Amino acid sequence: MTMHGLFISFEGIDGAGKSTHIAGLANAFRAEGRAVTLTREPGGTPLAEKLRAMVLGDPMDPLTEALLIFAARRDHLVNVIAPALLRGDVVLCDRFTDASFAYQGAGRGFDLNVLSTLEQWVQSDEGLLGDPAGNKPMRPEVETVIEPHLTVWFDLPPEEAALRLADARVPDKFEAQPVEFFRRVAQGYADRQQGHPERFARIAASQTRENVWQAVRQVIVEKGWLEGPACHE
Ligand SMILES: Nc1ncnc2c1ncn2[C@@H]1O[C@H](COP(=O)(O)OP(=O)(O)O)[C@@H](O)[C@H]1O
Ligand SMILES: Cc1cn([C@H]2C[C@H](O)[C@@H](COP(=O)(O)OP(=O)(O)O)O2)c(=O)[nH]c1=O
Repeated sequence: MTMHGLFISFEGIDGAGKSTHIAGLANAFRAEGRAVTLTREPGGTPLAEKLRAMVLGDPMDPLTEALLIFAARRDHLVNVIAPALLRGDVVLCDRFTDASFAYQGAGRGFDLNVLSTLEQWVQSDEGLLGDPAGNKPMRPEVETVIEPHLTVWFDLPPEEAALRLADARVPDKFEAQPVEFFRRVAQGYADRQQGHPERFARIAASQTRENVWQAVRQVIVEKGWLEGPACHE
């Protein structure tokens, strides 16, 4: 049994414009007959959503925060992402592990080596590859670490993101951080892209919504994953 679905994550600092385009992309895939699982991190399962509320609402030390986020990620992988990939769905995930490296690592200064270890443990496919009836786990020859096939990174200067968010919503724990925090987070994403150039697609997110949408769609079309004419929603 292989995971023959498509796993795409969306990243960027708060206010970069991710959420604006994820639903449009889901519609574009559905219009071409693909089943889509639309999900987000932290969250995506009842347990992970509870952990999300704690992480975004309560002050805590960086290790506690990282452990809760990766615990939520494991639950999400086990219960939503891996089953969807096994079914052959397109999984569109609003943030994944790159956000942990950008926010906890670069933003909060948490140890990147510990994050790498958590990434290896939590995203191991061990225990995730069940048979179709969900019975005994079938072990592959070589254990692999599940990660997105593509990460669409909305790159926007922190000052512009702050202007966009000023009136848009009540800030959560991270959104309330000063612009210097988001400069570090943005650098964290840039570093992550350098480490994984084949997986990352950078989108210049300062453009108009329509141009950003065309750029996002173009990336997916170039991968050969979407064909149809451009249309939003
Ligand atoms: N290209 C754009 N230009 C100007 N404003 C935008 C653009 N894209 C999104 N916005 C607005 O910026 C705010 C943040 O967008 P959102 O998609 O919620 O960002 P994110 O999900 O990355 O935090 C929203 O008010 C949204 O309407
Ligand atoms: C996935 C993830 C998110 N986050 C943060 C980034 C965001 O500020 C917050 C929630 O992300 P997001 O869902 O993008 O928030 P919203 O829907 O309000 O735009 O969680 C981390 O700090 N680490 C992580 O690993």
